[in-house]
Amino acid sequence: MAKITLSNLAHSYMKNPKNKEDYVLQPLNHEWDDGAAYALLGPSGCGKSTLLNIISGILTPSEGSILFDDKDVTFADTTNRNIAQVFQFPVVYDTMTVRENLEFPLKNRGANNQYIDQRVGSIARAIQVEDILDKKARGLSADAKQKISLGRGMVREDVNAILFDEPLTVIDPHMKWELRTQLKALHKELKHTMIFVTHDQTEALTFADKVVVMNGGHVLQIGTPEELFEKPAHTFVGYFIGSPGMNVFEAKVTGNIANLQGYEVNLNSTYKSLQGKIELGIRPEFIELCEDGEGIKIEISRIEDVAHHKIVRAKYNNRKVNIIVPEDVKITPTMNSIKFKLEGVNVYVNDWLVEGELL
Ligand SMILES: Nc1ncnc2c1ncn2[C@@H]1O[C@H](COP(=O)(O)OP(=O)(O)OP(=O)(O)O)[C@@H](O)[C@H]1O
Repeated sequence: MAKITLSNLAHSYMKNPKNKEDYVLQPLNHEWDDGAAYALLGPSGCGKSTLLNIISGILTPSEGSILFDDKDVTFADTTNRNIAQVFQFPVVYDTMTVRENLEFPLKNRGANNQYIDQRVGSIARAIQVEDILDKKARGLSADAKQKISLGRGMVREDVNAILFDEPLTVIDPHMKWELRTQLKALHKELKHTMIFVTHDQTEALTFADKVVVMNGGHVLQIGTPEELFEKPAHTFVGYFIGSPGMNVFEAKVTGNIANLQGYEVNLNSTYKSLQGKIELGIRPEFIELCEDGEGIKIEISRIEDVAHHKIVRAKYNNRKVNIIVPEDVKITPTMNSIKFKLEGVNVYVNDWLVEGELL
């Protein structure tokens, strides 16, 4: 297991990058804790796989360096970095049995038979392949083969890190939940440094201690699922995480008062003169539907009934607004206004969160 440090790291696939736009990874400086589980989350093309491949050694960064426990490994290959990897599609030996596939990484490192039996047994239990241990991998479903790839990735205890690149893509939806839970349990037990690439927020939020949210080659925030929910550092984070994501309203902020086209909202904090594009970010969970005249008037377009609440889709000032209403609240035709719960109102300047002074 290792602490991973990214120092002034940046990457361009061009030979002679000239400007910022030529880079798919913008300069990064981060230290990732030894033994923590991270998820790299972001939309397609934001640079997740590029970053993962730089950490694994498949790719050499155009700029900066990468350190494992303070040792510079920027130019070391994957084997010398001593990491395990699980890819999007299964990597298994078809002619070997499931057991032989799981034993392979341990035998390669010269582990003794007793340890191999014990370790393969516990991994087989975790990924639920005990009943097919003596079957050849050939002929197994893609789903089963991917479970074996996951098992092979996790069977060695002495790796510096385990890297997962969208490993649950081919897994059946029901099994996905099961495997995510198992991965989390294995992480708790073994405390490997794990990095898991995904574009699925549920996957990221259930698996990771910390989620690294990326967009357009930038790391916008590294935080616990709670931090990303309560204090999104950037409007994109607020919008990308949550279902539906955070609402954003243009506003003017003076002291502890926000003005939304004539409607005043008292804030929990006070802000010194803010310059630039000023917006309030409010998650749908922190907006209340209220009677006409009690708040900001909206136009309701649709009401959706989901598991334990309703989602009200509406418009305010030609912008979409989503509101989450508890299932026991009856929505009447006169409820056409909204109010904000103060603890859920964040202030953004040019898309970045600004903290005021608490009142
Ligand atoms: N070998 C390559 N040569 C040139 N450009 C590349 C190469 N690989 C990726 N890119 C570009 O780099 C950017 C980041 O790609 P990357 O695969 O890292 O993103 P990602 O977030 O992992 O996306 P996805 O979820 O679709 O895999 C994209 O614009 C992509 O087109």
